[in-house]
Amino acid sequence: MENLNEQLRALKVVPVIAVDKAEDILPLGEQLANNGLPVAEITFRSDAAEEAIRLLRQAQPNMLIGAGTVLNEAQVIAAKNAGATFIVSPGLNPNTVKACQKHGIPIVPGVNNPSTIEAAIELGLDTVKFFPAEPSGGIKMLKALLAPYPQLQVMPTGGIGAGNIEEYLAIPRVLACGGSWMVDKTLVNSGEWDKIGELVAAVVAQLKD
Ligand SMILES: O=C[C@H](O)COP(=O)(O)O
Ligand SMILES: CC(=O)C(=O)O
Repeated sequence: MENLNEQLRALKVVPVIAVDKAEDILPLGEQLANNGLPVAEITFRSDAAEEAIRLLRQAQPNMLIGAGTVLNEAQVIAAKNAGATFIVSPGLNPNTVKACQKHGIPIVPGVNNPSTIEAAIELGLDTVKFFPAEPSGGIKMLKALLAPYPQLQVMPTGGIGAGNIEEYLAIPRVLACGGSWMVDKTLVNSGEWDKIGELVAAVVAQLKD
């Protein structure tokens, strides 16, 4: 997990991707890699996720590839075998967390209240996703949630974009933010790869130290 956290901290933003056609991940992955953001969270919101992870791992062997919206052990196994190196889930499902621990793959589960944070800590986790970040109260809520748990590191996701990402990243225990704005599904489905490349380059330039 330390290694994953270091990579997330260096990358600062994790594109949350849903592809309906697995092969769409190839031009999309090229845009990410060529524009300075070698990371992808491919969500199991479509049946194409497993194959998309496999294709991207083959095409971009050095990219940090996570599987998102992972809801059960079968998806954990499928994601890991396809080449994902971390798992993300919208909520905290102890069965999914235990499956990740059994199969030796880090998980960043979603939490947005003290009870789920404590359940995550009890499961041995110190890195969670604050999801859905903006509808749950945004920066103010996140700061309040972090206060009692000094070991906690977070990846806020949900409602984050170019206008508010810097405010989140300014919080020391925010590793990176997840977001879909630079890999919007409508752009993916219409094959607007250059536009995606421009949005990726823009966020990389915005967050450059
Ligand atoms: O469900 C939400 C996505 O995972 C990321 O959120 P977003 O589309 O608001 O960036
Ligand atoms: C929201 C998110 O990142 C997930 O579905 O896993």
